[in-house]
Amino acid sequence: MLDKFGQKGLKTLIMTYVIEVNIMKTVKIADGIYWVGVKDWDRRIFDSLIPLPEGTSYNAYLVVGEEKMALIDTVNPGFEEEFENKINDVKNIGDIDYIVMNHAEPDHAGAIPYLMSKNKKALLIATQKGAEMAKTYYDVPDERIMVVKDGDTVSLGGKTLRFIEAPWLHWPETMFTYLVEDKILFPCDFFGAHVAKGLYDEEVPELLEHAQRYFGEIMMPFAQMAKKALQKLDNLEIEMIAPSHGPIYKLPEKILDAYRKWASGETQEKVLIVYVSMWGANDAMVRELANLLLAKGVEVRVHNLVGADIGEIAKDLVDSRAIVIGAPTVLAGAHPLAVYGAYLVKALRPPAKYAVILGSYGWHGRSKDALLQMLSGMKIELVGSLEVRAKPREEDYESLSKLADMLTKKIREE
Ligand SMILES: Cc1cc2nc3c(=O)[nH]c(=O)nc-3n(C[C@H](O)[C@H](O)[C@H](O)COP(=O)(O)O)c2cc1C
Repeated sequence: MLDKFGQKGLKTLIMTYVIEVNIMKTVKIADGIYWVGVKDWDRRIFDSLIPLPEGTSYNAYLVVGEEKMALIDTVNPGFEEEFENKINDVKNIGDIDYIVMNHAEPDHAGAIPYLMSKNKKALLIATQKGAEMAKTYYDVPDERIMVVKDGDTVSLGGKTLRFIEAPWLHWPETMFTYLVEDKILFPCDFFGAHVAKGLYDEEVPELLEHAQRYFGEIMMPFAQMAKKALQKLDNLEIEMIAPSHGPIYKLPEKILDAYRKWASGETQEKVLIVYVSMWGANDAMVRELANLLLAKGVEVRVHNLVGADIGEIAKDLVDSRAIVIGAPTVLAGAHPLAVYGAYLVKALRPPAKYAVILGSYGWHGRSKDALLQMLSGMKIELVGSLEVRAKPREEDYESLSKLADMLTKKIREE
């Protein structure tokens, strides 16, 4: 038996070991190019909204030229010292000449004030809009900002940074940085994935699933801008994609192909069902409809909004051709969780073409109309709806069967 002191000692030993294995060291990803990012293994929520079941990483890269040195992006606040140590492992933080801010969101730019307090000479490189944001978010003075436009280059000596404006991915100021000689693209959030493990794509076999989830959460509302950015990339030779979240792609074609598909709104014969039920009516309807669709060979995903992972909903929205929303009437409107779900579905601007609304009520049906109103303005065809009192009856099951037929026909007409 361990005494009190012994237990404490053992705990400290284990903690030290866990901390040590969790802190990944600086990694050289190509000649003169270093990953100096950090892993946030424990983060479980992003933007106070998006669950992160597998944590995330904030990737930053140090590019050392023959004459100058640039840092591409920084890290989330709270990791400044680890970040500084990583940079200092390669070169002195005070010797950095440029800090490239591809995106102003604090998970990539939040360490800028710290960096600039430790380094008195580096210029911050950003787009015009990025410069405004650097001033408002991080109080960066004008004289330390260098504004770049699409196609501008900065030579570090044997290494040339080329800037590619890629606005609205997913903020107005976003841009990509391309390292000409090494053919490496640093696109910040674009092509990102919230997953802490792995430095390279080959280490995370299910990486495209994380990437699809990330696309759904962050990029899908800006699919048109994503398409434009992808067109710009068509003219580039890319040997490696080094995003700001998740592993680096040594095989960029995989993620480029996936993004081309997702950004163009290519969908599958797939139905996403999101619903909530208090006393089983919607639950019964959803089960019936899901079984009917499955029996017809349609891919179905069901998410009960009680405890649903909205990241998974976002992921399924990326390639579902139809959406079904089901909710009971509560206090003369749709159940609040369905209001939340419908709001998210609309805000994420999925490419789905068809919708079905299911609802229930005790004395005066309102959920169906409330949901219809919420989804108005979406480019989506309502294939049908069904609202039942208290519970579905025989005729309602017949209606569900017809709805399943109609929905299947529609999604197969494509
Ligand atoms: C808290 C609460 C509020 C409700 N408010 C309404 C209402 O405003 N109007 C109505 O017609 N039914 C109302 N109902 C009844 C439900 O809509 C009805 O029982 C419905 O069949 C439940 O569907 P479910 O089994 O899928 O939960 C309410 C039920 C609860 C529990």
